[in-house]
Amino acid sequence: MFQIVFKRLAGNEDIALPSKMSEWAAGFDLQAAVTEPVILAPGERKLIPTGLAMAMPPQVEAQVRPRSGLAYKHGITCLNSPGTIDADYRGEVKVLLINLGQEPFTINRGERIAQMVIQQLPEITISEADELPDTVRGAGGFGHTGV
Ligand SMILES: O=c1ccn([C@H]2C[C@H](O)[C@@H](COP(=O)(O)OP(=O)(O)OP(=O)(O)O)O2)c(=O)[nH]1
Ligand SMILES: [Mg+2]
Repeated sequence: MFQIVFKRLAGNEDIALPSKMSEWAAGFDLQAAVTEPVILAPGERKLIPTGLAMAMPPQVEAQVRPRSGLAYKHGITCLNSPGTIDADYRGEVKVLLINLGQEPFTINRGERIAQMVIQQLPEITISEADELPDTVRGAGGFGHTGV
């Protein structure tokens, strides 16, 4: 069990903490903390504030992922998907949205714009070697096994 602590930044007392919309949902939905409606023109990208900062243990990362409903209905997605929130980041969590649809899209305050999925990170050490262990695949990739 990991504890994640959120801080509502000044002026965002009305913004909900990230929350699951169903019992076993993987993602905690994030609300837009825009002070006034923001319009994303087709092809346009904007950094949308969430009004939240967070602290989590070093063994986890938070991923900011698109909501499929917004993507399907309006072409709205996260440009850097999945966004990475580092455990040592204490700034405002922001969501980089892009409009890949054909119509302008308006983001209103409190709208659920993305979801946050928490992932446990394996402990890693980095090293270097002249030779890597052989595998059957070897260097084959990018369609090597067929389409
Ligand atoms: O969707 C995102 C992605 C990142 N961040 C914040 C938290 C993260 O810890 C920090 C840096 O993100 P990242 O490592 O992806 O960006 P970078 O371009 O490598 O910036 P930096 O040099 O600050 O690490 O920006 C967000 O708020 N939302
Ligand atoms: Mg980085």
